Amino acid sequence: MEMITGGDCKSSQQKQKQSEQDAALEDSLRKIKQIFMVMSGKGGVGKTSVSVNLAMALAKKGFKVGIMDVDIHGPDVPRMLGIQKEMLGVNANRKLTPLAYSDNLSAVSIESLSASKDDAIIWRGPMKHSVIRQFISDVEWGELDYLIIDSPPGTGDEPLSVAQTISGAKAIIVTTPQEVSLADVRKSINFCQTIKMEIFGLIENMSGFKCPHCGEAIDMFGTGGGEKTASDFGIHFLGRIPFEPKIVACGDSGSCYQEIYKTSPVTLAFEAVAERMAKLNG
Ligand SMILES: Nc1ncnc2c1ncn2[C@@H]1O[C@H](COP(=O)(O)OP(=O)(O)OP(=O)(O)O)[C@@H](O)[C@H]1O
Repeated sequence: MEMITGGDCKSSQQKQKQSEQDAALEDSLRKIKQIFMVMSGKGGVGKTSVSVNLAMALAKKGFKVGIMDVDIHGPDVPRMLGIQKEMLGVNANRKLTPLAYSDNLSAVSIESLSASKDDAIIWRGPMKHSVIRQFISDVEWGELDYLIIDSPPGTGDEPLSVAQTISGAKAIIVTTPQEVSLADVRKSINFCQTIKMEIFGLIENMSGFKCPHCGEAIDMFGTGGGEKTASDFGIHFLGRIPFEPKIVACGDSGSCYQEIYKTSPVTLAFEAVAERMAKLNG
């Protein structure tokens, strides 16, 4: 009898905790107007660069923006924002406070929780799911116009967890122009259709390169494939971001590209994508 009572008691405590967590999740989600998950079928196409620069461009337009880094194994968002030395805080309500890049741009990343930045993170699917949930429910995001979620490449645990946790999240797919990337885009589109996640649009990154010496335009990986794929699948084409070696240098040195190159073609291209997103959101 005692054992049964004890078991019942524990399970009711667990139920109570679960319902508190569900309520906290709902409360956080209610305050966020638009949630976009930036994804790609293939690694290294520039998802994190796009997430960070898009968030910055939206913040420059005056929107309140958060970036959630769910690339658990390779979290790069804090470094690309140049705030890699900051750590997440805890407020009086025992919620995590995001890293503040500016008054209207904040970020949360596993990187800002780990004691050693070089530790490899080895987590199984259910643990990742729990972290992604907590990154919404246990973080004091406050009122946001946009939450941009940077996910790892492919169609694994993380994008699935985002879809399961945040029913209104929409996908932004990043690709590079070459066919091998575009083939992976088609897999991402199928994934979104299978899990019933709305696809908001597609961005073609590393699209064309202007030689810094002679100014000649060179299509290293081709150009236009992203727009054609978007049109074939009936999804919005949000824009093209040129190839720019200084993005690499900024990422490597931990400085924010748009802060330094305020009027470069890449900065203008991100501003145009942000403008288009804002217009499409009405
Ligand atoms: N438009 C661009 N021009 C030049 N280099 C770029 C551009 N976009 C991204 N890069 C560089 O490409 C590399 C990969 O970018 P990034 O880390 O953003 O990609 P990712 O898709 O998030 O990678 P991962 O698959 O590891 O998650 C980085 O060195 C980054 O600086």
